[in-house]
Amino acid sequence: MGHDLRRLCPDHGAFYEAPEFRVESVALESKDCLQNAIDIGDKTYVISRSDDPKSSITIKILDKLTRTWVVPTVLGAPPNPTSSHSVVLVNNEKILIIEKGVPLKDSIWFLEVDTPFVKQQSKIKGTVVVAWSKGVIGEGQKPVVISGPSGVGKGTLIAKLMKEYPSKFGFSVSHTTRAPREKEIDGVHYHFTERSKIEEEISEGKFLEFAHVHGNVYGTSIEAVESVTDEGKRCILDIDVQGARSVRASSLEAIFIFVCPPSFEELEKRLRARGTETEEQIQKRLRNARAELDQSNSPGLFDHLLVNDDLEACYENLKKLLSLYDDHEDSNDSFIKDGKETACYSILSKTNSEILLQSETNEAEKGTTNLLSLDLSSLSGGAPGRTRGLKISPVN
Ligand SMILES: Nc1ncnc2c1ncn2[C@@H]1O[C@H](COP(=O)(O)OP(=O)(O)OP(=O)(O)O)[C@@H](O)[C@H]1O
Ligand SMILES: Nc1nc2c(ncn2[C@@H]2O[C@H](COP(=O)(O)O)[C@@H](O)[C@H]2O)c(=O)[nH]1
Repeated sequence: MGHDLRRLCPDHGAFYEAPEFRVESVALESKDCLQNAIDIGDKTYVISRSDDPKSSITIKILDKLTRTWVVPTVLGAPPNPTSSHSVVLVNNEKILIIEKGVPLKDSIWFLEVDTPFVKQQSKIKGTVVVAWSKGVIGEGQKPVVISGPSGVGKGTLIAKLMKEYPSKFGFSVSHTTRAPREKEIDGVHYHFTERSKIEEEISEGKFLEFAHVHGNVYGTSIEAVESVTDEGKRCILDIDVQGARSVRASSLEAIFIFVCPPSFEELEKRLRARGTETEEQIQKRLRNARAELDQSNSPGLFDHLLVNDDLEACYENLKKLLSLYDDHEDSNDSFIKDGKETACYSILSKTNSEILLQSETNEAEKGTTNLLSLDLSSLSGGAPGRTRGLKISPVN
């Protein structure tokens, strides 16, 4: 099939008519750019990269009915620049991209073009939206959301957990517009930021959730959660009830724990004894605490309630709860998970839920396999976070 690149690529000049694609993905190479075109209904998604190793992927959409090009709003972090990739359409709603020349575990990406998240974001923004999501082999461990009124002891419990299991748990460092307290370190306890900056980043889709809490904006960036998960640690989020609700409604599967005080009087005592807030701020936090305690029983919101009366007893209960959710690794995937060697696989064939990848290098020499099966039947999550549940296995 002959494709006139000048017709397709807006960078190459004028176009006269929409190209007709009869296959799902067409790779088009010119001297200075690699492009793939994927047809979905009336639209052709053109994924391009130049051969400058520092430049990243660009996306353009051709509306075949109106014969016009649309440059979409692209949400999420794209793959790091590489020289080439291989693409295929999955379920008419996302494009799978296999990056070449990076470790296999970092090579699997999805460009969501018609998922519920993308549709919702398009409505909010009033523009055409596409979104990147990195593919993750296996499920990873579910993040843990810890909520509860200010002063109940969430931070104290989390600090104990981090101290005892530094390589198992990682803290999601939130952004906040509130001023730092005396011993708080930027980037460790919070990312301290300006209201205009966080609002801009929220509108760019960089946040998993955000809320106005006690007169300030607080939010969890997607990066805050995913950087912990990428290190192979279980992510702990310390967020208010509004934030917990937003995460519940998102594509991130997590465990939700609400920490209660033994009494309201004890909560007030702890908040005052901490000595970090003015009287006015204490009053505001106590008012909000009543509302948060009321919501702790909202159906389907929290999986567990923990009472923090005696600190050591509560900490032991928290540890017991978390061990309930100790995930076991899928041994089938382990040969790939930790590999640092770069891989060069291209897409060989596709069925509804399985994709065959073929190595472009001689894997037999390295003692690995030339053919891999990528099983997409149990995908979970997706933009704005990672797409989990990929299974990968050698084909004998
Ligand atoms: N079980 C407990 N008994 C007595 N004091 C406690 C207990 N747990 C925590 N504290 C103390 O209560 C105060 C508030 O705890 P912490 O700062 O951990 O609360 P928090 O829930 O993280 O609050 P915020 O939401 O405002 O960040 C601290 O001074 C802490 O040492
Ligand atoms: N929705 C979110 N709430 C958050 C986040 N980070 C912290 N919090 C909650 O704010 C209050 C106050 O915290 P403080 O440090 O000022 O005492 C507390 O309930 C936290 O759980 C966030 O990213 N999102």
